[in-house]
Amino acid sequence: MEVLSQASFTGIALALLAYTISILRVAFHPDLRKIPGPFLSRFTLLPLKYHVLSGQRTKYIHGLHQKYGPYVRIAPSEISTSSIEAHRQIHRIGTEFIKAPWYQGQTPTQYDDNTCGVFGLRNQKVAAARRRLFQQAGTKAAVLQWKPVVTGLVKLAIGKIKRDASQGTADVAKWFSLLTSDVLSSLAFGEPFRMVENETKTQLIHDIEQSMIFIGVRQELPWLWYLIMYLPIPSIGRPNDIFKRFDVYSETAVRNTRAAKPGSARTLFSKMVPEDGSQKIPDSVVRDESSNIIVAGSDTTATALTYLVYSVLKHPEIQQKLTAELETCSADPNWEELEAKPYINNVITETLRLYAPVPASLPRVAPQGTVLGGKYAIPGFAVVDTQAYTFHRDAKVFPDPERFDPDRWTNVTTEMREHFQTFGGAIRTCLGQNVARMELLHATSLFFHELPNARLAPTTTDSSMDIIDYFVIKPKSGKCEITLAA
Ligand code: HEM
Repeated sequence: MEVLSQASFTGIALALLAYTISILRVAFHPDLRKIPGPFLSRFTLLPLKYHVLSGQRTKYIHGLHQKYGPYVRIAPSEISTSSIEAHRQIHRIGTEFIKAPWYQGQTPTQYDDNTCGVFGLRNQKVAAARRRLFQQAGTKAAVLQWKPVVTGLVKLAIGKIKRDASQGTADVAKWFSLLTSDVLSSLAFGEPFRMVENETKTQLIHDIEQSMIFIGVRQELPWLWYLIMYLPIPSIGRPNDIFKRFDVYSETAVRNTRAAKPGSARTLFSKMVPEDGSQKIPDSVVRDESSNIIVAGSDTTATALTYLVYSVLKHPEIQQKLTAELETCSADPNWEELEAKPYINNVITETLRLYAPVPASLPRVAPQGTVLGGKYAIPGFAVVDTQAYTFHRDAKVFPDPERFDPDRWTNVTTEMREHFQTFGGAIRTCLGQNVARMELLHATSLFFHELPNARLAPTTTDSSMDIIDYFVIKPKSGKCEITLAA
């Protein structure tokens, strides 16, 4: 017995020693130790994790850049950079940096290498092939086919906002969330879920929201994930039940994509499930893409619209200028007409700068032998982050960066264009930009056309609208209430 306990003690001591050595080897890695940052972050990712869990990761890292400069060690083997040269190197077409393993954990259903939706794909060749199938559905010409769907839903949502506001207050965050989920379900599943019409979220949206919480837990607190996964906790529900429901919903995407008439807009996945039957992508992947796309495209666009309305209503002179420009539009303006109006476009771009819906680090693994920005050698296991939040607040490029100033986009410089990182880096840039742009233009123009006398409700303050970020940002209060001036 005594021999056994002595052996166990020795085993534990050796394991602890090996663990300590591995931590110290990374902490004092000859390349990583040269990168400035908080002393504690050399040994542990706890400070970073604390800020991730409290929805403050982006602001925390921004603060570190202000203190330590353009290269900061934010965790033992994770570096953030705000250098535009380094950004170019990481995200350029042909880069050897690949998405970090974190991405595969982000996909709600499948997370095996190469079997998940495009967002989680790490293999650059597989991702490029999948992106080509999406890109054809995401071109401006292709997206224009959905204009009747988008404008129909926009009219319905703005009508309901007007009704609520005239009776007291309207929560635009709620309505924009229902609107963008309806748009995305039409594009992904081939049919709207009628959330604006029924004024409530469907089970699918509840499931997606809950799955995002599960995903966060799986990434950040794996032990809690196992508890949720294997212990029946009635108030939380079982992830597997949700994931099984995803399979049923996404069957609809595949079915409607196949069933649509030849030549019609069908769904975003038309190129994955071609009419001639030469399908290269298995149904299981199309199913995964369809639920992923709702996550990627709805909250992001809803957040942008919410902060746009908030920012404009906060500045009466901007509201006046925007309303005056919209008065010069035809009764039912199309995309071309709206794109030709400078001020509405400047307002949208400025919102996407100051309130980038995805302001966060886009983690990439560095290839062996990397010298970042010609300055720091980076070992092949290290993760390198770049965050739009910090690029968008570079005072040399955007003077007085915290000020909402649409006019700064009247004369766009190359530097401004390069620092504007709302839709991510070149090689894995957002595939839904045209869809987002169409929604933003139509919803903004109709909102300010129909509600020129809209005002922020007293409940909507700088504090209630302060951002929290869990990859996509949201107002701290979850709401943005408006009312109408007498
Ligand atoms: C204002 C709205 C939007 C913003 C700010 C936004 C932002 C982004 C960003 C920053 C990325 C890059 C992520 C990374 O590299 O880690 C991304 C990727 C992506 N977005 Fe968007 N997005 C928006 C709307 C949409 C919409 C409407 C769709 C779908 C119709 C969509 C589909 C995607 C997809 C599929 C990817 C993955 C691309 C890849 O990994 O190769 N997004 N988006």
